[in-house]
Amino acid sequence: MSPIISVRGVTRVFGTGPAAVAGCRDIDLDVTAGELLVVRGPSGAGKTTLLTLLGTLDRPSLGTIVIDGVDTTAAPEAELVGIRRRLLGFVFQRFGLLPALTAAENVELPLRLAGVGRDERSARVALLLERVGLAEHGLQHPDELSGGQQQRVGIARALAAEPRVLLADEPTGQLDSATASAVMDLVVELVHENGVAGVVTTHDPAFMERADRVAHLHDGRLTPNAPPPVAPPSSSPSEMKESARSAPNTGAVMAAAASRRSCISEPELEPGTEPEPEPEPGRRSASDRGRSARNTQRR
Ligand SMILES: Nc1ncnc2c1ncn2[C@@H]1O[C@H](COP(=O)(O)OP(=O)(O)OP(=O)(O)O)[C@@H](O)[C@H]1O
Repeated sequence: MSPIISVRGVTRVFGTGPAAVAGCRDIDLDVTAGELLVVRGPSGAGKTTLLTLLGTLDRPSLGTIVIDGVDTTAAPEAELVGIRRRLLGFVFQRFGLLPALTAAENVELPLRLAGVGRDERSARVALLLERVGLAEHGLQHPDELSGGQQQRVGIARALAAEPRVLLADEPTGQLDSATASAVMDLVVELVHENGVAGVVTTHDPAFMERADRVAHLHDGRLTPNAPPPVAPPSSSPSEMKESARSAPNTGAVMAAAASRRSCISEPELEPGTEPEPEPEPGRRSASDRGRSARNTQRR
């Protein structure tokens, strides 16, 4: 199957001369439809840089990124807004919902931007809210919803315009472990069901266990033979919560990077030298996928 996302020789260098910093280097990466790729790596490894490039919110210094057959690195800036609306769905660590809008209106917004008619919008919003387990919550505002519910709204919104790619930067970073687990299962299910190419950055080993493939970034490079993720069986929910609280706010970094480059604003719903081979794919079996689906708990 040909990949939806194809990254070749991508390097992003910030600054010039002695102050230059490589956010990511020599990245080669493919993600196919219906596949969930989790990008892991320590703070500063380049996860947000890579996701921001995939989201067309920044351009690489070198290399190409082709999404659904479109070379996004060659597209003029004016086309990128259309590419983002048509091809990409974003999920943010801090949910990124518009507080003045209800859950249903937040989900509806990308459909409005895409020019979808009112009746179809209503029908699709109802289906999406039902799919994420929030059929009864459409009229509530974000501050009336729990963190997990808000992230479900964020996921429904990201999928509203039927994107080819779902990009999520630390989507469970603000959630307690039980809620994070339910949100992870939802992301996995939706990626598989909708046939989108999913790319998720995370520090959470539990998300890595649910991935079809894990890419390990270190110092901006994808490293081969990454060690397997270590599950935290002894972590109590409060420990997990604490670790989520202390996790770096990559969503904010991404949004800040985006706004620094004056590409996009949140209401637009789009969030900032030797090549090494991509890590060996460690695809999960159908039975593993089934287990994830069975474990799903809707809130
Ligand atoms: N706009 C920028 N200007 C200069 N340097 C940057 C910029 N964005 C990222 N960097 C640098 O690029 C490297 C990778 O940063 P990035 O934010 O992508 O890492 P990360 O893996 O997402 O980290 P975290 O998990 O802490 O969010 C870091 O050295 C960072 O300082």
